[in-house]
Amino acid sequence: MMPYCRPDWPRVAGALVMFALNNTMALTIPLISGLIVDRVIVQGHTDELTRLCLMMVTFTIVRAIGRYGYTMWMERFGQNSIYRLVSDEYEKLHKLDFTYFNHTRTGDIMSRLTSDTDAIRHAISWVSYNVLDCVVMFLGAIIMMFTIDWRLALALGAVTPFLFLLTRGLSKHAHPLFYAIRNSLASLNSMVEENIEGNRVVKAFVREPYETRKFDERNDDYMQRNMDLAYNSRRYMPWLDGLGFALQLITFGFGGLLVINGYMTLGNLVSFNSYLWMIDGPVRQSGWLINDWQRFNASCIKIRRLLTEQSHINEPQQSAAPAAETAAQNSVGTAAEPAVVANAAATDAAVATDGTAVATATAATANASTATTTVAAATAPIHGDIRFEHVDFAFPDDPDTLILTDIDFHIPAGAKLGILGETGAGKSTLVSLMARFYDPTAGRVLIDGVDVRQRPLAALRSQVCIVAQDTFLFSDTIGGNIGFGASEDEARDERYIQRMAQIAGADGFIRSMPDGYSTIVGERGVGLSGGQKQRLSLARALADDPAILIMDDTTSAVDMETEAEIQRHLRELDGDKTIVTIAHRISSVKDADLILVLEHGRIVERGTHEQLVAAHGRYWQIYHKQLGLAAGESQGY
Ligand SMILES: Nc1ncnc2c1ncn2[C@@H]1O[C@H](COP(=O)(O)OP(=O)(O)OP(=O)(O)O)[C@@H](O)[C@H]1O
Repeated sequence: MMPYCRPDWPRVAGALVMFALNNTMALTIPLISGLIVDRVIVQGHTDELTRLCLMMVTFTIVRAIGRYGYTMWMERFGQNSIYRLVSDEYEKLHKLDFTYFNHTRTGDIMSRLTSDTDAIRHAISWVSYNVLDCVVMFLGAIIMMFTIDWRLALALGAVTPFLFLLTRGLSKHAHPLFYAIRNSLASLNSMVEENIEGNRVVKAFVREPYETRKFDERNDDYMQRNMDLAYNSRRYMPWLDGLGFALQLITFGFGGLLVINGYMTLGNLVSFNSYLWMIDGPVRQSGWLINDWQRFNASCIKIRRLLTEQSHINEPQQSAAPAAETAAQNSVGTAAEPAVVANAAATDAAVATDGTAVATATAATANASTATTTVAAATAPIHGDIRFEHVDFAFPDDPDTLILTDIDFHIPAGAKLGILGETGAGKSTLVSLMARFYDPTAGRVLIDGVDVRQRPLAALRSQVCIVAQDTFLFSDTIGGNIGFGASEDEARDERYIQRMAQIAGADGFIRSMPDGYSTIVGERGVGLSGGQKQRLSLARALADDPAILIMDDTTSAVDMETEAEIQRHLRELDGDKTIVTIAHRISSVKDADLILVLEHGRIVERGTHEQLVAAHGRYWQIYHKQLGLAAGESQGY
């Protein structure tokens, strides 16, 4: 937490000053009460009453100002620190790869961003100043009590070991309980999240009672975990409360005896009793504060895990060129210095050193220039030439199962690639390697001759756009959704957005909507048909103007006529764009310059439509089947 808190240290320092002011006043006020009893009431110096009362009022006002000051500053400190923490968490989420999201429940992530961060905010502000308050008041009051009467203070001290044992026991048992509560809440959140998202499936299968039962189980578990914590508190809290009562009993019993026997004044007993109240608060509060502190620890563990999570997909090592340049500079430096060295050492040795240094400098400069060339190539705009070199791929969580085996093909910039294959053949996985959502297990994926692993991720992904099968639309206007990936100027240009919608065959249905391009589409594009959502996703990808456009079954829910129209528009669009089409329909890929037929992660056939039909292989079989269906063979013709 330190890096998140550091910028607010000056505020915390100010709060500490206010805190010191508050506590000094708090510890002084009981002494004035004692003086009023002894001087005014017992000894009859009534003239001192006004002065002492005024002092008390002033001290109380100063104390209130101090308390208000440090409370506000510490709350602000907590809010600021959490703001920085949540921003970092959110940024981290965007850096994590698909593998993380494949394994982590959305509810769990939501808990980390909401309840966990709130537990931390509560702990670093409210809990921290209350803990400090408890410790200072407790110790301060003990010191004051010893100053007033060491015998009575010593008698109270006998209770302290019990206090220590109780707080330690409470803390030890509370930690795992808070961790369990936190996990149970994450599981509950995930379930709610899944049910909201999958509510159509639940309704369609009439699984409401089953889902309610499942929810009740998790809700029950959450309640049980909280009850465990309550039981734990119930085990310790009465004893802590009892200790508070025991302290009072000792004060009035033993303290009263000391006053009666003249070892202590009545005023001192009154002051002593005020200090007792001061230690009574911390004793009673310690249990709750320990609970809060353990909640803070459990939340920190969870958030720390998120922030230290490693992505499998990382930015390329930029160090090659700078390192080589630095090496060159260092070596050049060494080469220039031998003249100085020569003054101090033998001339021969200096000449030898000079020669070696110049040679090293030359080699390092050459390395630097090669590295600079590679970096320049990696950051150059993408034209769209794609080459797969003997690529194997297995998902990181199942490294023994190859999903793609020996994928090897080349498609020049501006050409069209079609990928055909049965469900689960690995088509989507293959294209996800182009945008580096995963890295190959073996082999290389080259774009314009540069390994995708050497390209900055943002530069690569802004030029390689996948229209995924899962057509996700943001809750925004249709225009906003289409302009999502476009530059700011283009996103604001209505004509540009409309043109993209026209190419994607979406303009017609958008215009028929009551608000046209300003129509708000809900989460996941509720209110639109599957085909409409697909066309909006395509328009969004087109607006991004990528060099490589990948359409993963993008027109599967679109009728054949509209699909043919979209294809015609795409052909007219831009001859420079490399277009990769994944489809089950032959009609979607038959115009491609290269068609790959995939089976069980391997390319089993490749060629143009004509070549593949002539080959009478797997493609031909599919073609025949689909042609038959289209021609009405299935109806017996
Ligand atoms: N995250 C994952 N972890 C492990 N295996 C996965 C993962 N995602 C997909 N797979 C497996 O990889 C294989 C290829 O999946 P992929 O989605 O690439 O197939 P596809 O050819 O695109 O199928 P479809 O035509 O149905 O979209 C499948 O067997 C699938 O079960």
